[in-house]
Amino acid sequence: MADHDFPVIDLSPFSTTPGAGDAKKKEEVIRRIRGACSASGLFLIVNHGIPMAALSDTLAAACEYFDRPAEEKLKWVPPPADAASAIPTGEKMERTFGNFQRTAKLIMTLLNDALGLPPDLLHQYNDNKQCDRMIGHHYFKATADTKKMIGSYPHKDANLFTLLLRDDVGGLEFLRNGQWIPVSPVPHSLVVNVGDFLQVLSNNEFNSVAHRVVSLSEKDRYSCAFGCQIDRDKWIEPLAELTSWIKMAPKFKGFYPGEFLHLVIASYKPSLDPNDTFALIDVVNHYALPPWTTPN
Ligand SMILES: O=C(O)CCC(=O)C(=O)O
Ligand SMILES: [Fe+2]
Repeated sequence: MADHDFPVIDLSPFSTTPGAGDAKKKEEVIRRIRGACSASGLFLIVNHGIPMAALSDTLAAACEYFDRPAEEKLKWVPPPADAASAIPTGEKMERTFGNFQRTAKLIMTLLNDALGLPPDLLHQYNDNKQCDRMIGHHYFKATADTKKMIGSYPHKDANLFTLLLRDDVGGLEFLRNGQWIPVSPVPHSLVVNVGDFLQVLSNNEFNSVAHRVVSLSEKDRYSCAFGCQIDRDKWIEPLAELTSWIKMAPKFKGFYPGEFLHLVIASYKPSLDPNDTFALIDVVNHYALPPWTTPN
């Protein structure tokens, strides 16, 4: 498959079908994931194990939910009923959650191996699957005014990584060398983007990617995001397996996720201007250590 400005990685070598992928193909996938996570922090996956029908069901459920009148939505979610993001409940959402969780488990294994960590270390570190959560269904209304940003303001995700399902409208962009690069839609794909906590655990080997959603067309846009999260009481710091002194000095001091999220909320500066990178929240920098120092 041709690469765009970001890799589109075929996970079929890891399919559970017997004989799906030989060791060489698996190694190649891991090599590409490592490259993507250390360069932009974002890649797309196809043949990720979620059936196509389930992907379209999920987007249809988003459409169905956002189409409802406000009074009906309030039966499903807390106010405000006109929010651009929501986490509706129900059978379809539970199926979606289960599907995302299975794929997230595979991604975690691949990220572990891409970092060269001992087998299963990330799973052992983050074994509480109850922390995983739907970030939500997003609905960005159509607008012909492309100067007006109606999607998500520039941000990074405060988690390990995000799995994102989008429709074919486009509008997602990520920041590379000061430039916003569009992540054009690829049928049946999911976006995987590295979050802040993985950047810290990986001691900057992997990059938490800044992204935003801008309005590009006159078509309504739907997406659905799942966050691989960490226990609130888990101490986050560069993994000792990567920082034992022979290897590399820690580049961040440690913190609890709750404290980090508090800072994210405190520094939140919503902006409607798509070019307004000042609104970008970069809390990770707050924990960065100057080169060659050790944490207290
Ligand atoms: O809808 C999108 O494309 C992006 C959503 C997003 O960035 C998020 O949920 O964190
Ligand atoms: Fe995001």
